[in-house]
Amino acid sequence: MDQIRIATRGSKLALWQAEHIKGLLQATYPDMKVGLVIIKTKGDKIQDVPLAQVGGKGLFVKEIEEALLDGRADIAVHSMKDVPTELPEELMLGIIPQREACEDCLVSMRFTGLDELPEKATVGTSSLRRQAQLLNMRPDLNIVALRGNLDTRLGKLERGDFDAIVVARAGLNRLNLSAPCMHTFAPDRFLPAVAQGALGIEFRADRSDLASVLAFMDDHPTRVCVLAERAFLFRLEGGCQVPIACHAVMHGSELRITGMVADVTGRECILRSTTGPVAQGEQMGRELADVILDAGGRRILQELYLS
Ligand SMILES: NCc1[nH]cc(CCC(=O)O)c1CC(=O)O
Repeated sequence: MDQIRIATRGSKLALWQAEHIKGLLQATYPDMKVGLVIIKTKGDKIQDVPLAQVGGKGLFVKEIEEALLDGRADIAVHSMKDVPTELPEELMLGIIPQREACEDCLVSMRFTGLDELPEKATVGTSSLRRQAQLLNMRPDLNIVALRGNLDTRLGKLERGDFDAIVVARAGLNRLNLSAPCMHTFAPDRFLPAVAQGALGIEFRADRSDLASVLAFMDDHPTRVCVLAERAFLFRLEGGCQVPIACHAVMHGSELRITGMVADVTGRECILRSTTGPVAQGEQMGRELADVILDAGGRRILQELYLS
């Protein structure tokens, strides 16, 4: 193989991620030509409408996948968090590189943590998962919608629209963004989204040539954790607009998975954990989802889908 075309969105974060993979490829195969194919998705064009109204699940991914299916590109680099649990049959997430930072981060111009925020402080996030966990710990907070790219969100914080915002630590790290106060939540105190901080490389299932060329980038522990988290989400049929969280950690031959379903007010957060052998990760993810459904998660999700 002498060239690889990488399909990516045009946002700074997406471009960083695609360039990162391009760099890894070129370091390993100095003679290979690696190019980026930038796709402008509907989700990038519509920034001010709630995601659920413009098509919700997989909004950023579908148009990238079309470029793989019609041969405009060979591989796509995604934030795994944004990739729906069901893929088109012809495609696969063939490579999952090492996850860097999975955590969420409270970012503020003045306040160093959640406990330091004043009564009724305004916190920006459009994630129902973040909203539920924030309100669970601090029911007084005023949660305000905040969409857009990471630098746009930080710009609004700097402008004084919010006392704090919550964003993914991985995004801040990748774009080298910072603010005066940044508190990174421990994942067991503030549960990340499924696959947060992980990248996924998608390509056509019939491209075994790509699978072997890219194999050096695959990270087994990350793959185990991300697949278990996605199995949890799949069982809950969760889109990106549902307060669902899951985080898995591998310790030797053991996997520990923690999952959560919450209501949007944060009054009810149903949190459960399980531990078992690495080889059963996906089954454990599904079973953990069932435990949470039976413990009240089913009722919460039904109420949410009806509203
Ligand atoms: N929802 C958008 C999105 N998709 C991936 C990341 C961050 C990087 C990652 O989690 O891999 C973000 C930003 C955020 O959640 O603050």
